[in-house]
Amino acid sequence: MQNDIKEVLYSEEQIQAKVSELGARLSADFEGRNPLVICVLKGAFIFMSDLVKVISVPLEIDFMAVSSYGASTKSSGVVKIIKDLDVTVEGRDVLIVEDIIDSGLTLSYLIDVLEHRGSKSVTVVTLFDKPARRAVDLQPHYKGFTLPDEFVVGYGLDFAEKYRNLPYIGILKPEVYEK
Ligand SMILES: O=P(O)(O)OC[C@H]1O[C@H](OP(=O)(O)OP(=O)(O)O)[C@H](O)[C@@H]1O
Ligand code: HPA
Ligand SMILES: [Mg+2]
Repeated sequence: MQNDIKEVLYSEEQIQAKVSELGARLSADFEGRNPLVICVLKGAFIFMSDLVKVISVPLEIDFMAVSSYGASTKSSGVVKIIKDLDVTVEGRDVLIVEDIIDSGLTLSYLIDVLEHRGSKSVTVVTLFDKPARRAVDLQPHYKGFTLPDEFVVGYGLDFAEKYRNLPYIGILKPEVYEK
């Protein structure tokens, strides 16, 4: 698996330090509220579990699974809900936890859905942001790292369902997906 990585961009330690920093900011900003924290599966599963441990306000969690990449390094442009939330978002302060914003299509679709369902507020935290590839105008409220225009894997992010279990984030060698 490691042999398929061209370059490690951020180590496990650097990621943990950033997650702690984001948790501290969110704890201060959500003081006195009881957010519904939504994990966007599958990619955000590791970030979500690390992040909620460093948020100190009472919160609830739920999961939504969406997919648009499949076994490709480019978005299909069609965002599919594979698993919906178990709870209603009506009147709730929602915090969407994403692993990466790339074209922005997944998130703009999700924000529309959650606003349409009557949430009180929708806030977005993403660990990684790849602004070079944006197809829609979208800025996260909180972000960890800005990435170059390369296909990355690890810390939850996959290519064709592989590499999610790498503890760091790295650039996938193009020959892996070009063959
Ligand atoms: O900004 P975008 O171009 O929409 O890309 C970002 C989305 O793509 C990935 O999900 P994917 O569809 O690969 O599903 P997965 O999380 O199950 O891997 C990633 O986890 C984000 O949710
Ligand atoms: N890597 C993995 N999944 C992704 C990426 C990426 O660079 N961009 C959008 N989904
Ligand atoms: Mg994926």
